Amino acid sequence: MDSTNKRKKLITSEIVKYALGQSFVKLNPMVMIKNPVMFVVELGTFIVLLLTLFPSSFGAEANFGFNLTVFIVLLFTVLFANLAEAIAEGRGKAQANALKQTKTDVTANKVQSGGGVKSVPATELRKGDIVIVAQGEMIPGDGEVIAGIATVDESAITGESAPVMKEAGGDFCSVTGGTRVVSDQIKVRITSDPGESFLDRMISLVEGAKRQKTPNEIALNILLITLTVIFLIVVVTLAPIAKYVGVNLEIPVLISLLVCLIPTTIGGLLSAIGIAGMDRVTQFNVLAMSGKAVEAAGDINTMILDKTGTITFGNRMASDIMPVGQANVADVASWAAISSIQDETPEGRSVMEWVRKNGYTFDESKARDAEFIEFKAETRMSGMDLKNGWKVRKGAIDAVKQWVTTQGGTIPADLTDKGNHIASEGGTPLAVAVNDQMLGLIYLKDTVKPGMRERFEQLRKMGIKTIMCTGDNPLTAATIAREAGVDDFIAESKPEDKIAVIRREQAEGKLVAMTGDGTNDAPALAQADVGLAMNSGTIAAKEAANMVDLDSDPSKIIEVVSIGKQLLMTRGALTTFSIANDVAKYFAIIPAMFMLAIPEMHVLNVMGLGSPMSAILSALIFNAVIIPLLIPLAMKGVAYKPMSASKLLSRNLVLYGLGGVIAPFIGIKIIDLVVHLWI
Ligand SMILES: Nc1ncnc2c1ncn2[C@@H]1O[C@H](COP(=O)(O)OP(=O)(O)OP(=O)(O)O)[C@@H](O)[C@H]1O
Ligand SMILES: [K+]
Ligand SMILES: [Mg+2]
Repeated sequence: MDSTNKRKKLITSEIVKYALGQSFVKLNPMVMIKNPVMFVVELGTFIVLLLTLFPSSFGAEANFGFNLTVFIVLLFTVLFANLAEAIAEGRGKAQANALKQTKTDVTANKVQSGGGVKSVPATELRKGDIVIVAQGEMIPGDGEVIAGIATVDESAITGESAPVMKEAGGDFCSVTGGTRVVSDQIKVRITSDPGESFLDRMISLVEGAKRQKTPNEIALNILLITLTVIFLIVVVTLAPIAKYVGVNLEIPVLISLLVCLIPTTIGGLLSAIGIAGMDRVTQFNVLAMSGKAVEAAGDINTMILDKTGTITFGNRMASDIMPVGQANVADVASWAAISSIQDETPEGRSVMEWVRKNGYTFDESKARDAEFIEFKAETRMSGMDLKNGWKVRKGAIDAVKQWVTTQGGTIPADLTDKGNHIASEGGTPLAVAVNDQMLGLIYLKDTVKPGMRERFEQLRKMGIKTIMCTGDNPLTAATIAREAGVDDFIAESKPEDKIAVIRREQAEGKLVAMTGDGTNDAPALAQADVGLAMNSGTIAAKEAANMVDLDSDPSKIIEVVSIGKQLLMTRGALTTFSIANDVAKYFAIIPAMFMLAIPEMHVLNVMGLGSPMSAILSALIFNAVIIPLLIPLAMKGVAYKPMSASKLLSRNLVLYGLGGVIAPFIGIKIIDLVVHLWI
């Protein structure tokens, strides 16, 4: 996939530079309070600082060196947590800056109500204004092409250098402000007011300006706060108990204990994990409107995919024309051509091409002043109503059959067999008819994209059911479904059927993902838990969806789901690791604290740490450095292999739970060996 090449280095020196500065900016308690676990650490840091500077004010005997060290380690704990978040934000900020540069001053050729054209700054354009954009000019705002056809360089937004075709009518009419017309000229109706454009939205998205905590994050945060409060109570009540048995616990020691016990690792990395997850989606050239959408992608049970263009390449090409009944090929070819003269769909264009290439002719004058019957997913036909009263249609066999029958025609006996033959090869048969006469069939060929079977196999391993929804006939659908390896398919489906499937699945408590690009996909995109719209698609589709794929590759939904799963797993793994870690630290610190007064506690010093002081400092240092050590993992996400949720859970519990218990024992021991030399 070409997007992998575009992926930039995870952490650059610029990002680190930005993040280092931000780590201090974020020390502001008003900012810190949003992260309650780290806020408690910051508060502790402040108290230890006071104790270091004014030891007498607390009436305690001071150990200046120890207190100062604790203060420094605590300060770094907070800074490291800030650093994690700032690094995760850094890439988005850099990308936002690059995007802002494309928002330079553009002038627009606005069509006046009188008909003339006037040059105005793009910032003055409002919804509904009409502009003309010629070759080499920048499109001044989001809009829809209402006249003309042009190729547009969208690289400023998509990073993709190959220009894309934009034309009036249909699913490829939407254009984005900040992109450039490279050939021809188009007339565009502006669809967004200043400040509300796609580019504006994109900037605020990658910048994370409107980032809100997702429901999952909020739930986890509540758990972390609860743990923090519990340990706060434990530590506060520990002092009098200790005093009772003759141990005098200093405040810096108690604060150290508290910080080691509360979930600082996950508390420090939590928001970085969320931001990095969204960023991974962005680097994949998919814009997620919210973190919630990315998380929902990780929990998807059912995926709805359409056939043409998602599972297959979608450039269905006429590859043969065959007559039925008494008709001959030349007849079918010429009427197929007449029905397609104005049909600008890939199918329609390919019919014209086939007829020309194979040397058949047709009487173009017949189509003069004819009324064009545009293809619609509802009718599944297209054609012409000629001036002489004749009607020509091409379309799905059952639709054309019905059309012919209602006009009193009969259906030639060989139609079904010939149609089935095409369908059983995975092709799409289009029937061609004039008035009450069924003439023949067009064989539209399409190919399943390579690697689909493997991808669906992966999805199955993740426990995701795939349903292919297609407007095509059941036999073609069955053939393609078998070839691609989807779990289920729905043939002859109209746009509203997609919504029905989504609702049915959701009623069973499942989360559903789907992709789409047309205006008629918009309701289904909005209904789905994850709706991925194509950037090439209509504005309605893009507004209804909660994700937009800038590369317009519908099969990318599969990767988006993987990224979502990875995000949820990373968060789960690091939470497990963090809490397991804290448990282990408990065994390092508690024996050390009591060892001085109660020599018998020595048997609990299983780690054989140098001295009580060095034990506490080592645990505290480990607690601090584990945060930056885990930043790369939080950013990259834990390695992910497709497997069932229960298998994953047990695997991760062993890996990160057990690892979380063992790591601090080793880490603290090593740090203690060094620290002990100093104390
Ligand atoms: N330009 C056209 N003119 C006439 N009939 C068409 C044209 N394009 C498609 N059809 C017929 O209409 C049917 C439905 O088309 P539609 O676009 O709704 O679904 P599809 O493209 O077959 O499937 P998918 O939903 O997977 O994209 C097609 O299977 C085909 O038989
Ligand atoms: K901790
Ligand atoms: Mg289609």
